[in-house]
Amino acid sequence: TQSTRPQRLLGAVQQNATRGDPRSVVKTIDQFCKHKEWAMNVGDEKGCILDSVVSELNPATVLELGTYCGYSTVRIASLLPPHARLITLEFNPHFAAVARQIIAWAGLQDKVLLVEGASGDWIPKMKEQFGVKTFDLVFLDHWKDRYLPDTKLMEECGLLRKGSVLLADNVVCPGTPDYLQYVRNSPRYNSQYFRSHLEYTKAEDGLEKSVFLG
Ligand SMILES: C[C@H](C[C@H]1O[C@@H](n2cnc3c(N)ncnc32)[C@H](O)[C@@H]1O)NC(=O)c1cc(-c2ccc(F)cc2)cc(O)c1O
Ligand SMILES: [Mg+2]
Repeated sequence: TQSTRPQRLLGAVQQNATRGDPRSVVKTIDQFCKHKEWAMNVGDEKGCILDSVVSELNPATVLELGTYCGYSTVRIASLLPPHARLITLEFNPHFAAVARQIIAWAGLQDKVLLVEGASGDWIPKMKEQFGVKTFDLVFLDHWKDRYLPDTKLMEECGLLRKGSVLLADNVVCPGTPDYLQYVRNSPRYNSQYFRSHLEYTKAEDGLEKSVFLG
């Protein structure tokens, strides 16, 4: 049977990356996407911005919306302190299966809880199901028209506290206009745009970092 792109990406990791070495997993995926097949990982340029936000924040609890193959999951989890936890939501079972194997190859399975399902269903259950109080950092990288409704849902469910950081991928390409308008005009957020490029291309894209003010 034909393989899928995520399966080919997983194969490249298993053949070229060192088990237990997150940086080699990240490097292998970036090489694959630059030289073999483009894939919708946040990539190395935006990934460095992601790394700096995570390192500066030193978060104890992180939520990622849209795991895909786990590239940004590995980048974030590799920077977390020992007892910190990352919950990542992915509703495509095939992508989730590949991501689990890539996260395990990096040796980060103890820091990461990958939940299969839709953000809209799981966000209201975070407290009761996983004992989460609030998230220090949320990385939004799922369907672009879900960024705004899910942000409002997180506010309503009390999952954000004063100082929680939302970091959103693709705010220019494919674009999240309603989300940008909201976080940039709401008095409840301090928002900042980090200009960059769409992963593995010269097209403009960027990350929007928005601090919740409570
Ligand atoms: C949406 C995807 C990422 C993943 O998110 C999961 N997902 C979705 N909605 C939910 C939910 N509601 N709950 C849980 N998981 C969820 C899905 O299954 C994908 O695996 N990301 C993108 O589509 C994406 C696309 C591009 C892109 C840019 C230029 C082009 F010409 C073509 C594509 C770049 C990027 O950087 C992306 O991130
Ligand atoms: Mg993205």
